[in-house]
Amino acid sequence: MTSRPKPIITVFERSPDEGKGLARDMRVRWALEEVGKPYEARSVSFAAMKEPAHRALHPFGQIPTFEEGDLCLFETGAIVFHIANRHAGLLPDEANARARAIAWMFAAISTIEPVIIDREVVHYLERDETWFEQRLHTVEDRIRNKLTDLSRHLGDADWLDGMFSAGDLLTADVLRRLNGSGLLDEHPNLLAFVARAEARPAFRRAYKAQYAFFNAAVSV
Ligand SMILES: N[C@@H](CCC(=O)N[C@@H](CSCc1ccc([N+](=O)[O-])cc1)C(=O)NCC(=O)O)C(=O)O
Repeated sequence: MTSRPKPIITVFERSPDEGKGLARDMRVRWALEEVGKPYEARSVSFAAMKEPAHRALHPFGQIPTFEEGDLCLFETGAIVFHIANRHAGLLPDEANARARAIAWMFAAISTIEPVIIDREVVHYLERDETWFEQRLHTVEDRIRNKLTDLSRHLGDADWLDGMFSAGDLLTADVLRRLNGSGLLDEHPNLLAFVARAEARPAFRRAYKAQYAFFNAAVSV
């Protein structure tokens, strides 16, 4: 039986996150490690991302992309779903539990991530505006609302809905972006959820791989 080719993901040539695993290739690396699927990473410079060759893979000129044989995907939610749908370990087999885990994938990237990205936009692009403080306060209140709802749902459970799933993976990866903001500290159970996720061997392997990739890039 011919083995399937290793997937190839595209990553920042030199990630601005200084190897902290905040760029979105991290969630794809993590998913591949959770299902035990070896992969290759190909670096793309900021300039090359916007060239036709890369836009043929990613219409918006971004990373990551995911190539496997004659399949090419962009959009990390879709990539993680593809991995979880093709390999055991990230979605339950039971139909209703599987559907609920997929719902949490959508919640992570459609309900929780946008308000967290808004905060980053305020911090990185609007800091010099006269209305910066007020806007930051408004955006952080919106994040607090989502975290309060998420914390109430999680309660004292380990994961969002029974077994660890791709829904937990994406939710934890989104919440990691709040590290250092103080916003997660208001919910000890969410802090523990992220720490539990980051303690997973698959996360550690993914983090180590992206960190090594960054270090190799800055060492040349
Ligand atoms: N919705 C898309 C979003 C993809 C995306 O935002 N890609 C970013 C990298 S991950 C976002 C990101 C970037 C940097 C940090 N950081 O901490 O430095 C964290 C996250 C990108 O290619 N940016 C370059 C560009 O748009 O020209 C998906 O989930 O795949």
